Amino acid sequence: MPQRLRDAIRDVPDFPKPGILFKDITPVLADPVLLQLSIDKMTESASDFAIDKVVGIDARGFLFGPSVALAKNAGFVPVRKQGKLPWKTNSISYALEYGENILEIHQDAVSPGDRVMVIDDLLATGGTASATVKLLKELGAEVSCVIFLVELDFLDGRKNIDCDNIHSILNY
Ligand SMILES: O=P(O)(O)OC[C@H]1O[C@H](OP(=O)(O)OP(=O)(O)O)[C@H](O)[C@@H]1O
Ligand SMILES: Nc1ncnc2[nH]cnc12
Repeated sequence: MPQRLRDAIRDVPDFPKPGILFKDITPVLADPVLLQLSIDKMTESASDFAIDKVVGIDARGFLFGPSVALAKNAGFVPVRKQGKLPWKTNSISYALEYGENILEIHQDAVSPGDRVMVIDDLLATGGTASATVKLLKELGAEVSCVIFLVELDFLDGRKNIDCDNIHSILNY
C-alpha cells in the first residue's frame, strides 16, 4: 500500500522554476483510499505523543492537518503566508527550495506549554518548517513532533528543524 502511495506522487520537472523537480501530491488527494492512508500514517507517526494542537502550514499543510487533528482529538492551528490572518500576529521571514516568503501565526493560537504537532505535505530544505517551529517556540509551545508526507532526503532539510521527532511517510 505505501508503494501505491509512492506511485501516485507525480514528478513535474522545472516547476515552479527551472531545475526544480516538483512532487505533485494532487493524485493522492484525488484518491479516497490514498488520502485516508496518508492521514492514518501521519496520525500513527505521532502515536507516542499527546497533542493539544495540530499546526498546518499554508497551504498544503491545510490539506492534511485538520483531519489529523480530529484523529488526535486536538485543535487545528493555521500558520499562514503574510497578510492572511486577521488578528494580532507574529511573523518570520524564511527561504524555501524555490523562493522566500513570510509566515505568520495568531498570537493567541497556541498557549505556553501547549504540546503541538506540525504537519506539512513536504520537507525540502526545511526552511518553511524551521520557521514554523520558531514561531511556535516564541509563543511558548512545546513542539512534540513534525510530520511530513514526503521528504526529499538529498536536501537534508531535517537538520535545520529544531525538533527531536521528525517523521516522513515517503522518502526520496
Ligand atoms: O522545505 P522547504 O524548502 O521550505 O519547502 C517546503 C515547502 O514548500 C511548499 O510550500 P509552498 O511555499 O510552495 O506553498 P504552497 O503550500 O502554498 O504551495 C511545501 O508545501 C512546503 O511548505
Ligand atoms: N520539490 C518540491 N516539490 C513540491 N513541493 C516543494 N516544496 C519545496 N520543494 C518542493
